[in-house]
Amino acid sequence: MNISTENTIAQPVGTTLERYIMRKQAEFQFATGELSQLLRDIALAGKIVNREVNRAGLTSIIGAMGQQNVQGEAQQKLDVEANIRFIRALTNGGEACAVLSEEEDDIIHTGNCQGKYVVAIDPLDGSSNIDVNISIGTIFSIYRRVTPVGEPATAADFLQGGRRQVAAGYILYGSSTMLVYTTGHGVAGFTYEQSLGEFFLSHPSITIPASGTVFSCNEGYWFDYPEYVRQYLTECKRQGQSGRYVGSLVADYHRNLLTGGIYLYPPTGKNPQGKLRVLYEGFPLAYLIEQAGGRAETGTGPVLDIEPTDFHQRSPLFVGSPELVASLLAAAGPVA
Ligand SMILES: O=P(O)(O)OC[C@H]1O[C@](O)(COP(=O)(O)O)[C@@H](O)[C@@H]1O
Ligand SMILES: [Mg+2]
Ligand SMILES: [Mg+2]
Repeated sequence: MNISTENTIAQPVGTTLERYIMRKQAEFQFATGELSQLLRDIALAGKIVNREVNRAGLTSIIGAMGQQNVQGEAQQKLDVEANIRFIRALTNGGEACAVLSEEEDDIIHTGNCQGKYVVAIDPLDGSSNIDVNISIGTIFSIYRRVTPVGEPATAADFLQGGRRQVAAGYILYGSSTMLVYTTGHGVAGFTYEQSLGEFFLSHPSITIPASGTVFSCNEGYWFDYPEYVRQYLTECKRQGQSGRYVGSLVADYHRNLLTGGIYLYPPTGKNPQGKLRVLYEGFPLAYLIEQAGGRAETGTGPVLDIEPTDFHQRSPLFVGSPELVASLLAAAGPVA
């Protein structure tokens, strides 16, 4: 995978997402437009979910479904709604032959067997914050399929490994709604203008500050954390750094991407492998942070070097400014 943080051709703030995608596609002579269309489909679903998020309180799409997902977690109505919307948009768009969702046990075959791409997705990240009006998000990861076009996708298409992603990003439904993604040539951010129903380029080339003064983790698990994590956090506090933890990975990640900082989800007693899922949280956010000049580690190696074997496998995640992640790893000592 071509990991380069320089943008190809800079585009002006205010460019529409559509114009940006078309110009980017034009830079690659062999591009045939399918990935461009796939990105449009994701943006469309993001607009629809944004509408549902903004009116959830009025349309009773809040609260729990009274059922669990494959993770054994209580599904929120908006989890299910977002899942339906993204799968529908990817099915109707025609470019994705299959989808792997946090909310589904197995691969969802879209019927687009001619589609060259597969998409792994966390339709609604930050589920515990849905009903209390705190920022939530969507995370996506795109691979070019390795199985023959015309045949159904298989697990192999999704278990290629993080460095085989061709695009990844997230949508943050916050004080403003943003789409942030990479296709391997830097990171761009788009802000949604509700009244026009359009994403506009607001952050042409995002790079994370090398260091920062923010750490994001759930200190409720303090006594579960490995000793090196406690040592690192104690030093952060000794330096007077700020603890900022929203409880929505996308929100904490996005703030740290712009201001500098580190997000930590270490192993805990409840989740000895960490809570976050590799295929639709760790890999896409690791790919994007490396494109922005940052680092994403598990504590025993780069997240992107994980060799996935299961759709919903989990791993610890330490992601953010490279100097902060390096300091954490120094506390960890030689790779276990
Ligand atoms: O409540 P905890 O254990 O601190 O976990 C919070 C983390 O879990 C998550 O909600 C997991 O994502 P989902 O909401 O998609 O399951 C992250 O967004 C968040 O950072
Ligand atoms: Mg999530
Ligand atoms: Mg989720």
